[in-house]
Amino acid sequence: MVVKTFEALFAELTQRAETRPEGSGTVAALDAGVHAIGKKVVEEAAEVWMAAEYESNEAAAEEISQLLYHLQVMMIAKGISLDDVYKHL
Ligand SMILES: N=c1c2ncn([C@@H]3O[C@H](COP(=O)(O)OP(=O)(O)OP(=O)(O)O)[C@@H](O)[C@H]3O)c2ncn1[C@@H]1O[C@H](COP(=O)(O)O)[C@@H](O)[C@H]1O
Repeated sequence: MVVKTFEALFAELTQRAETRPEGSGTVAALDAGVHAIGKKVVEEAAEVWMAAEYESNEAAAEEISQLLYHLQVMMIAKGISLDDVYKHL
């Protein structure tokens, strides 16, 4: 199994935004805008919380991956780079 890293996903999503392939959920999310993306971030964050409290670690890990995806979509929508975020870590 090839494991996708945070950086590799960001590069993939950045390319989706540039090439805008047919059927891309990322392109649809970017077109929906920051307000809609923000709602997905909050929704996925709540799902992380609920899964961590009441479900398995595997379920929580899946919700965390979805939250990271939506955070990356927000970064791309706003033109925020990985380094812009990393400098605050
Ligand atoms: N990793 C992800 C990823 N994680 C979460 N999601 C999206 O987030 C949603 C979260 O699922 P939920 O079931 O929690 O939410 P939902 O409310 O049922 O779903 P929606 O009604 O919002 O679609 C999924 O339906 C996807 O739309 C993702 N969408 C895409 N990716 C990856 O991003 C890359 C680009 O994807 P495309 O832009 O679609 O080509 C690919 O490598 C994908 O694997």
